[in-house]
Amino acid sequence: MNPRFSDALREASEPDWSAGVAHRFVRELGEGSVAPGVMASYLVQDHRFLDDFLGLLGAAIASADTFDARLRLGRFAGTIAGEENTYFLRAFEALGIDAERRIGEPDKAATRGFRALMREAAQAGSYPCAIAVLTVAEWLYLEWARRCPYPRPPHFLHAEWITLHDNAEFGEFVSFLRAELDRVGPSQAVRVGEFFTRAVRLERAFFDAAYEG
Ligand SMILES: Cc1ncc(CO)c(N)n1
Repeated sequence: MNPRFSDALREASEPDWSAGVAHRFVRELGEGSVAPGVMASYLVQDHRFLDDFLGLLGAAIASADTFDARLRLGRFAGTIAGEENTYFLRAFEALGIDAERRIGEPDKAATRGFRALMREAAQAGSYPCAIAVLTVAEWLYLEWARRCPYPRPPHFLHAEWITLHDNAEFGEFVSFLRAELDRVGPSQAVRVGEFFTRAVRLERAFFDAAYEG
């Protein structure tokens, strides 16, 4: 039997995929031992990521070929703009990060790269390309979060960042994204594969960047 299109893309993205899923950052997150400065840097940068990620979700909603896809993507956008954004605001408060730092700190290279990739995928107006990047971002996060040990670390900063990416609803959304990628990806296989591979490389670089500077 042929492997699923999404599995073939994941295979082709090695060794970056496995390096991302097993990264020092997520290992320390599971142990609750991420240094506050590292967590702060990661979250300031990831809040920027969220901005273009929502834009990409919007582009996927606009270019989707079914009503069902629009409903699922729309509900997920609501979770990101609601619950997940609220986590960021509480985290910034807990870490003593004021608006000046949140806004003033420059984008790191990996953040710039990821934001540019998401804008490129959004502007392509191609549902398969948008789905490729969304699938990497959510599937890779589900994979590392599922590997985090129990019990969850005591601090909400660590525990909730894991739980946001390891819960039944999120798992179902990733299953939907993969099924969409399998369904619409092969029609633009080369272009979709390039977006997928670039996104995986950037996920790894994004974790690396939390330890830089
Ligand atoms: C860099 C990055 N990739 C994926 C996710 C999951 O949405 C995230 N929050 N940040």
